[in-house]
Amino acid sequence: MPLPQFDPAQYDRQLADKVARYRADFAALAMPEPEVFASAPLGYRLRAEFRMWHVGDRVHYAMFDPAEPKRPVLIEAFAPAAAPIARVMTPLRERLDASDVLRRRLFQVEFLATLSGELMISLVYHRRLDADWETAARALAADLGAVVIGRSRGQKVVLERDWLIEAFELDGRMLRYRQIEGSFTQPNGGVNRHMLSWARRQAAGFGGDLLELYCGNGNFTVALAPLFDKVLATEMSKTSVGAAHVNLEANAVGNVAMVRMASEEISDALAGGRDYRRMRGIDLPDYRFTTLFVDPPRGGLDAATVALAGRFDNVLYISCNPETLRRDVGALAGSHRIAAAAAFDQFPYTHHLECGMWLTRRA
Ligand SMILES: C[S@@+](CC[C@H](N)C(=O)[O-])C[C@H]1O[C@@H](n2cnc3c(N)ncnc32)[C@H](O)[C@@H]1O
Repeated sequence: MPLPQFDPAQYDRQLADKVARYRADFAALAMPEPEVFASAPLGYRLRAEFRMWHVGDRVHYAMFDPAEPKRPVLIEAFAPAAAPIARVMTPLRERLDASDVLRRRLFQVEFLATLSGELMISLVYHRRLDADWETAARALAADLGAVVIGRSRGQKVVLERDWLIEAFELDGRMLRYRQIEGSFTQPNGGVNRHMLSWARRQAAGFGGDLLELYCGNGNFTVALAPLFDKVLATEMSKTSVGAAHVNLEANAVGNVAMVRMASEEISDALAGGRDYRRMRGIDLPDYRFTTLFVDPPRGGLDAATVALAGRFDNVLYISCNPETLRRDVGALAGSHRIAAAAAFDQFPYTHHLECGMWLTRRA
């Protein structure tokens, strides 16, 4: 797959092609017409990472075409990058060119930005970082107005903090999220807002209690919790669970219990399997679950979680991989039909499409 071309003139046609493929892939499962949510055609990516390519005393941002993995494609700017990233790409490179201590054995640069305008720059090295690096990095952070992190093998240097605060309005509420370096965050902030809003619209009439798996830093949890009596939210990553606790409190959400568990484990616990120490304090019989919300990684749901989903009246499924979505929805087709579908263009100019589905129990 060659490097994507970011040509806004092609955007509408490319999205229409992806949606046509989505319709065709799910025709056999009687998918209703999907609602389509386009991305901003440029400046949409809140995350970007580049290899750094050294030529003499200068360093360049580099990308690699998988067809020619040894030949760097040197770039000056990156059109998909959100404004806080675009703003610093050139000044950062100039600062690196001017500073041997910041440039030496620099291997990679990772940017994380927010819709609220914050920016984190992680500089990844093939050498140990010392006090001189720290002094130079502090000056860099102050000059660029960014949070700077230094990493090398077995070392992480945090100068000020290793998180950002995302904040945006959703359906009349101002939501705030701590986003921690290295943990999952949605890459396309504008499209993420569409996903949250769509999920809220589907869930508006469900009532009862919600079980959420793969909740990450609480992105959907915070948005959906006010629509339910109680929420049990689970996630495997310790860092994300830590962020989710902060985010529930920051948004004054008081009806969510969080458990750090893999989906396979929570599915086993709910099927009456073994006793999990991390579930102590959770009174499972007290929940009246009407709804399961899942947002799994590309591999989709494991077999135990598909079996669990079969017991819910409503399943809201956000997927970054239509293939595994089709497999899982197909496995549930005997008990559930697709009541609503959505296409969210998180990844413009690629063949990837994020999908949303509401599955409801057949009468
Ligand atoms: C696509 S992300 C979605 C996160 C979150 N819903 C959001 O919108 O930011 C998938 C999440 O699943 C978590 N995860 C991956 N495998 C898991 C598993 N087997 N059990 C539970 N969580 C898992 C990852 O740590 C990640 O946070």
